[in-house]
Amino acid sequence: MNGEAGNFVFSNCPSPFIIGKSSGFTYLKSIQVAKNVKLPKNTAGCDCRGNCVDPRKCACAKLNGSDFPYVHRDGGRLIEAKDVVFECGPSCGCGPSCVNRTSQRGMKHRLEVFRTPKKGWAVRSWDFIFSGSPVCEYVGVLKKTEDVDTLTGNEYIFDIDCLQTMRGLEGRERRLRDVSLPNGETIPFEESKPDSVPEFCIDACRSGNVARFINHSCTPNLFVQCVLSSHQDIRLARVVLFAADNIPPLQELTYDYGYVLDSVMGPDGKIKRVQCYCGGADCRKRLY
Ligand SMILES: C[S@@+](CC[C@H](N)C(=O)[O-])C[C@H]1O[C@@H](n2cnc3c(N)ncnc32)[C@H](O)[C@@H]1O
Repeated sequence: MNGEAGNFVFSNCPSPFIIGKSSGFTYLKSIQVAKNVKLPKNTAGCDCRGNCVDPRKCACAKLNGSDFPYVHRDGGRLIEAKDVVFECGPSCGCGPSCVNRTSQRGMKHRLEVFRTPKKGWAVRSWDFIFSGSPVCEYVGVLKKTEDVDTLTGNEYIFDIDCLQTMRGLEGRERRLRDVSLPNGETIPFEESKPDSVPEFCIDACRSGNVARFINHSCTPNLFVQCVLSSHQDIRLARVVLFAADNIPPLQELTYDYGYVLDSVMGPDGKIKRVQCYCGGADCRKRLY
């Protein structure tokens, strides 16, 4: 990379392509939790058996507005982007094939990491992806944001900011209203302004999965969906990327990183600017 790839520079993150123990990179199937982060206890689930079918009876469906967020078609598709999707979890009575566990069944598309001329590595699928299908979870080490060293150029940090994700839906589904949580608590929209730094993040620098290679686009074909399955703390939600459209094989997979322009500072305290090479007709020209 080093200049050759536009504005993409090597960070201190190890290369996952060096095979062997010394590579310093670990492939993960599920999220790892840093020692000083405590996940909330599993919340009580639904008492359905087998598959959840009746949204009036299923306690998890009730959290989703008394409906199931997914349909069974094509291996499970999310009907529409939501503030948060409440899936069935470890305390639920239903089984693994329950439609309300759609994002928990692992990756079902054959994803390939490939090289781009200006953006470093990127990801595409060999298989057709139906709109609403889960593509992959952003996996890495769940950390406190304050514990992340931002000076080493780590480009694989995903801030868990479900409130911002809800707001950032912009054209797709902007919600200028208070955000309701299942415990009856309401977060006023004003309080959920993007200026506050999210408390937790997922660091995929040294351990992660293919999601760390997915680039930004101003006209993305994936979207970020916050998912809760074992607890109801949105600060620690799972981050799952879903298809925003039908995606033909070999089209690059991208999502909107959602940076507010001029919001990223370099180690010198000056605003950092990075050019966007997504190539979209409505490109904002800068990543941040
Ligand atoms: C999470 S990584 C994505 C994978 C990365 N391309 C790689 O080679 O590992 C994020 C970094 O990729 C680059 N990148 C992602 N999307 C880009 C875009 N639309 N234009 C320019 N660079 C991009 C930027 O350097 C960004 O900091």
